[in-house]
Amino acid sequence: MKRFILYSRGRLSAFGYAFRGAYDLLRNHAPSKIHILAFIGMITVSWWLEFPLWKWVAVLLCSGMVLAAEALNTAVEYVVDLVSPDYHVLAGKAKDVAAGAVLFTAVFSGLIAILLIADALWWHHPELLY
Ligand SMILES: Nc1ncnc2c1ncn2[C@@H]1O[C@H](COP(=O)(O)OP(=O)(O)OP(=O)(O)O)[C@@H](O)[C@H]1O
Repeated sequence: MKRFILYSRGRLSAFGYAFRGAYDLLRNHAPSKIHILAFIGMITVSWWLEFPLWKWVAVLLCSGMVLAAEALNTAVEYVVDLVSPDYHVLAGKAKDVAAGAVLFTAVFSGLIAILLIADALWWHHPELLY
């Protein structure tokens, strides 16, 4: 029982650290604020165009993917700044590749958003097009 309580406490504090990281990301990193704005915009459009469940799932998956990529990119930036505060070609590459991961997820999520919205307008709300 004691072991279980100690284990649960450990898990709970791990959650606390994760929330602290998420707060740091949203508070101190401008790009993540843009992702949150895009997320709110997409949720509004999904609600307005009455997306079915599968489209909501796609929107939530893509949004989670972009935010997770941004979090990992920020973590890479922190570590690179810690271990290589001076210029180093590999430090630059590490940051560039991590930023590339965010770019990939954002571009593909944007394309998916266009497809979902175009489908909704074309097949379900053609009156909004004309
Ligand atoms: N220590 C370094 N050595 C070599 N190049 C670096 C180093 N630090 C940064 N760079 C280069 O400068 C670019 C910008 O770095 P910076 O730390 O400002 O990240 P950023 O992309 O502006 O971060 P943010 O997402 O917070 O806006 C990197 O992508 C990298 O090409």
